[in-house]
Order: sequence, then structure tokens, then C-alpha cells
Amino acid sequence: MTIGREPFERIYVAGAGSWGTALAALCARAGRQTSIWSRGEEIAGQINEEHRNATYLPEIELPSTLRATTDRAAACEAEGILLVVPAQAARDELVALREATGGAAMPVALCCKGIERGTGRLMHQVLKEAWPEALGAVLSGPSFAADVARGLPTAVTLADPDESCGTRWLGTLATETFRPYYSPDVLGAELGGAIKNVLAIACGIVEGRGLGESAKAALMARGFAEAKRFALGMGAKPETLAGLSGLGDLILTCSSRQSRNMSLGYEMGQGRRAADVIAERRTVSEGAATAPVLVSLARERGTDMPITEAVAALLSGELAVDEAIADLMNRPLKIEG
Ligand SMILES: NC(=O)c1ccc[n+]([C@@H]2O[C@H](COP(=O)([O-])OP(=O)(O)OC[C@H]3O[C@@H](n4cnc5c(N)ncnc54)[C@H](O)[C@@H]3O)[C@@H](O)[C@H]2O)c1
Ligand SMILES: O=P(O)(O)OC[C@H](O)CO
Repeated sequence: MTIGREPFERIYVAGAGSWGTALAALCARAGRQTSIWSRGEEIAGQINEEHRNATYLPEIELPSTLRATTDRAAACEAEGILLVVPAQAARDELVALREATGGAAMPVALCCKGIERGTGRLMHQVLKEAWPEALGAVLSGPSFAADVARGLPTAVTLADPDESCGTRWLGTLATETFRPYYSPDVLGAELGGAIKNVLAIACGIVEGRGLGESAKAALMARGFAEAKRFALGMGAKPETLAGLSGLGDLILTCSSRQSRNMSLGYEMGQGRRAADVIAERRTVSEGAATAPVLVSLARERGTDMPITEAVAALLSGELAVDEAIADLMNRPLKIEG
């Protein structure tokens, strides 16, 4: 396998939130001709004129070569697209991009971590339906936007069923401080990223409620057990779950209140209603939308996911924190696995 040959030289980033802006800055600094699409004129103007995204990544000076646009036609010039909108907006964005590019067979790296409400589809399945000609890959793993934008060392998974396209993505994204590892396992990479967001809400609740570090460690380990049970049942590979996009991202997201999912849980643990916290935020907490979908998928498949069930019930207000803890602790004793 020859890694890193023939990078995509022209990149279009769909979404100018924190992660889209960090990835666009990474590509531009690596010398790629990079354009970033924003829904709003204000952010596009700021990026072009002040080299800053004051709404989503205020501390970071962006490269002056990065061009922002509100016109999806810019995607026609690209050799590769990074899709970085919230998971619930992915389908509409992909349909619009397909139209803008005339249904080109474009490499598209899916960077959102979530499962679609209503359909239960993963992002690569949404891509297949919304833009069947596109060549899908998944970029996932432990990576806070602010860390990547600052150039702090980061390692992630780039999953692509097509090895030659995957290695082109590696060559496109790799820098001295950003290290993507190749995997063919798109399903595993996606499931790890989507499920850890739900588990991070649970860890936040434990921290917000002051239940202690032992409880948090137990929750992470049992959460990982249920993530693995579900993902392996779907056909994901165990090594992907144990890797950066699975365990790696679970550890990061459950450990830091820099995570929007973890901090949402923290506020819930402090007694706030999830809906109120979500309503006052500008940024997305993907786990809140993914939790109920994951519960439905797990029930359909007969997979036991008690922590995910508890998070969904807490988010909807059906259950109080203390009731959820008591339910989890009083489940029948069983063999670990
Ligand atoms: N921020 C991170 O550190 C990080 C890291 C890795 C992965 N991700 C994933 O990347 C995805 C995007 O996260 P983010 O952090 O950039 O979110 P964000 O909340 O910072 O920004 C979301 C962006 O999407 C746009 N958007 C919102 N609704 C939209 C719609 N209906 N149609 C089109 N655009 C819409 C917003 O205007 C904004 O530009 C999420 O799935 C997240 O899990 C984030
Ligand atoms: O802020 P969060 O919870 O969306 O997490 C960001 C990234 O997914 C961490 O890898």
C-alpha cells in the first residue's frame, strides 16, 4: 500500500462551523487550494476579509489562502469534498451538492458523527441515497476542532472501502501534526463516532451529578461494551472499535467538558432540562438526536444497550437522573461481556 500519493489538490469544505473551519484551515495550511462553504454571508465575509470565524472558532487566525463562499457551485472545481454539517442536515446538503456538481463521481469524506432521525441511516447510507455517484469515505476519531486548528498533535481514522481513494485522502490531510490512519471499515468508523456522542452525554451527567470518577470509569467501560455489542452485530470490525474512531474518541469525548455532548450531559446532571440547554446553544450536540434513533435500532436488532436507553429517556424527560442510576445499578447481575 503506497500511502499519501496523489493528494487531492483542490478541496471544498461543506460547512463553516467549528469542525469545518478547522479542517479547511488544515487543508489550506497544507497547501491545498481550499474553499469553505458557509450558509451565511456574515461568516463567509469574516473568513475572507478578517481571516477569522468569530462565531465558531474565534481564537484562531485562519490562513489567508482559505476562500469562503456561499455558492455551492464552487464544489464543481474541487477534487474532493469534506462534508461537515450536522448529521441531521447531511441529506439535504448532499442532495444540493449533487445538483450543484451535476451528479459527479466526486470523492466525499463524511466528517459528521451521527445517525439520521426518521430513517436510522448512517451517513454513508445517506450518501448512497442522496448522491449515488459519489465515492464515500469517513473521517472520524478523537479530534477537537480547536486542537486541530491550533496545530496540536492529533490522530484520526480515515475509512474508505476504496483503498486507492483512501490513500489519496491520507495524502491530502496528513500534516506534521495531523495523522490519519487508513481503514477499509466505514461502518465501524461511523458507528464508533455516532455512539460515543451518546455515551459522552452519560459521562457528563455522572460528572454533573457528582457521582465520582469510579462511576465515570465504569460507565465508559460498560458504554464501550454496549457500543461494541451493537457495532459488531451490524458487521463492524473489532479493531475499528478498539481504535481511534471507537475507543479513542470515546475516551476523548467522555473526558472533557470541551465536548458539546459531555457538557450537555454535565448541565443535565446539574439539574437542567436537556431541551433548554440545546435551545440556548449555537453549536450542535449530535448525541441528543442520535440517542433515540440508536435506541430504536438496538431494539429492532435485539441488542441490549442500557446506557443508551437511559440517555434517551433522560433527554426526553421520561426519567430523572437518580431513577436512571438506580435502574442501571439494579439490573440483574450478569457475566461481564
Ligand atoms: N467540533 C468538533 O470538534 C468536531 C470534531 C469532529 C467531528 N465533528 C462533527 O462534525 C459535525 C459538524 O460539527 P461542528 O462542530 O462543525 O458543528 P457546529 O455546530 O460548530 O457547526 C455546524 C455548521 O453546520 C451549519 N449548519 C447547521 N444546520 C445546517 C443545515 N440545516 N444545513 C446546512 N448547514 C447547517 C452551521 O451553520 C455551522 O456552520 C458534527 O457531526 C460533529 O459531530 C465535530
Ligand atoms: O464536541 P463534541 O462532543 O461534538 O465532540 C467533538 C469531537 O467529536 C471529538 O472527537
